[in-house]
Amino acid sequence: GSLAEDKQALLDFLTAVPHGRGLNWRRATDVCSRWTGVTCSADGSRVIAVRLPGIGFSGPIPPNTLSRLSALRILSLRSNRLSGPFPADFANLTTLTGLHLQFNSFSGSLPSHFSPWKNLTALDLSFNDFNGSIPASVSNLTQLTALNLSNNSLSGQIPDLKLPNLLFLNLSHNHLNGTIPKSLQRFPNSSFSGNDLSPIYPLTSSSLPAPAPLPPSPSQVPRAVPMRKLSESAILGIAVGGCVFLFVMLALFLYLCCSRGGEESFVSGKGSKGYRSPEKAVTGSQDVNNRLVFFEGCPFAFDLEDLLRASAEVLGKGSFGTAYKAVLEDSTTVVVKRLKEAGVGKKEFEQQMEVVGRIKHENVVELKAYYYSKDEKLMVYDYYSQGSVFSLLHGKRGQDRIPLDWETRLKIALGAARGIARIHIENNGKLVHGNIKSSNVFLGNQQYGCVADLGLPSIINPMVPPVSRTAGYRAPEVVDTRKASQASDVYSFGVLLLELLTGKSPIRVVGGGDEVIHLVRWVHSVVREEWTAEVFDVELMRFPNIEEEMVEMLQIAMNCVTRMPERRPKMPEVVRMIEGVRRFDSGNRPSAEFRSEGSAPTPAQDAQAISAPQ
Ligand SMILES: Nc1ncnc2c1ncn2[C@@H]1O[C@H](COP(=O)(O)OP(=O)(O)OP(=O)(O)O)[C@@H](O)[C@H]1O
Repeated sequence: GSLAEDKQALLDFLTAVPHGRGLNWRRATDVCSRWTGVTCSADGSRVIAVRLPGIGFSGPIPPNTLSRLSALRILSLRSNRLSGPFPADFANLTTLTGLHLQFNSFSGSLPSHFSPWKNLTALDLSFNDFNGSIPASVSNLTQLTALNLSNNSLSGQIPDLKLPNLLFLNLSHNHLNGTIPKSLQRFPNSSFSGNDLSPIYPLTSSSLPAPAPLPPSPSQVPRAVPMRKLSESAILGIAVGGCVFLFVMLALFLYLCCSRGGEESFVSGKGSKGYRSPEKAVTGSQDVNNRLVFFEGCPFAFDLEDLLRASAEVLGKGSFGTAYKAVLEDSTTVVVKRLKEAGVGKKEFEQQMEVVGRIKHENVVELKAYYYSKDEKLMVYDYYSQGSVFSLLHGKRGQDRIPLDWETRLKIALGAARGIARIHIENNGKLVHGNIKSSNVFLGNQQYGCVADLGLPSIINPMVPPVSRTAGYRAPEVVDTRKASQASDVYSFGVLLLELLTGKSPIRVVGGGDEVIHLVRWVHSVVREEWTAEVFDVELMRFPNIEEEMVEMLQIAMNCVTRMPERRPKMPEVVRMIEGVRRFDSGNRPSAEFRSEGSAPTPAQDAQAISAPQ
């Protein structure tokens, strides 16, 4: 495949399909930069997304047109008048992550094999005329997070779908019968309404059968459990899986938000299929008091519903909640952090968010928006595609590994230091980050470090087990008092520097779990034994003439991890020291880049800083 071939495939599609609105697709213009609805890969070599909602396309999708876009990840043709069967040759689109064909007039059966779309996370075929049964092979879509088949004419039983990542399901308004399979009972009633499913009876304690000597086989047990009860117990079960539970709750909550407003359009939409503007397909439905609050200058325009429709992926579970990556249909990628129960009320929460949201600095990951309701607290950030410093340092092992060079590590350190120094100015010089660690530092502009996740410890009490990643960054006084301070931020930053220098995690468990090695103690012992060179990451050894700089950086790090908080340098001082590392440049590297205007330290200041007591 090539870009020229992709372009031709799109032109072939456009020529063959009647459409109401004109499209600015001309052979002479650049497909990546000029064509409406088309997105190319970062290197401009392939078309990766096509979004053409509400263009007025009608008739079937001609074979061998769109299916030639072999690098396509997102295809949205929602809200058109497309008809005919589900295009069989879409099986060639094996890289699809999102397929949105809702609000059209497709008919016939669903594809019998779903195995080609291994990466699919969102599938929306709602508001069409698909009939036949739901194939069990939907279970092959193991990455699926959102499945909407509502408002079709699907019949038969719902197969037992094993979709562990599914957080949004809508099968409502079809002709499905039988019972809801166990695997899907975690979803709310509304996911299944408007079908001919067997009624579900309420379960009261008196209706519980007396224990039988021989339990009947599962197939004999009537589903005599109300959805609400069921989902509660299902949720309880799932809670053990932690992550899945959070997912379901998010889905439930967001789904309820959506279905309140969505219900009307679903009812009226049933009879009048066909053209529908994309605006109508999206219904605003949140409680005015519980909106996403955007900060000034934020270019995003989406609501909770859009977040719900986005294909979401769990990035990880941290001490304050779970982070999701959400790709909205307009290809905006954001990170949604779903916080655990906040320890403060709405007002305090909002105040803290305002403080955090005010910080606009190139080395601080910007908080774009937040959401607060009784049951749900969300924070929205930009997505950093290169991953965190943690994953860059300790991620991919083996042959494909690209070691982080010294240049980049210096920039990460300097950027992060500047970001933290900026945070420490805020709130009359009292704001504390409270959670500095490598998984909260990202590569920003020109690879400088960018710190994320600030100010959370003051609103949520983190649970930090003594042997955990986070624990390795905690200053000794925080372990005792549990109170983070600017001085403890300096300590955590020092640990981050040691991590960059040694390539080692702050806490390592060795000897089959018997021995815990704390990075700070280990470095102390190695340095004490005068094996300093042994400290450094072997991956740095291939870069020439950097030992001097590394030793200097090690001194700065050791300063930061001084045991007594009051003896640690302040963040602006740390910034100056790191900027100073390049002052002793041997002349073979550009050094100006690391100077901030007018803040270069004097040699005396430097010497003092580096020889400060440990
Ligand atoms: N804005 C972002 N862009 C890209 N990845 C992110 C972003 N924010 C968080 N992540 C990644 O998501 C994962 C989970 O993040 P999260 O902040 O929830 O947990 P953590 O950093 O491991 O712990 P903590 O909650 O203590 O900060 C981490 O791997 C983190 O690097």
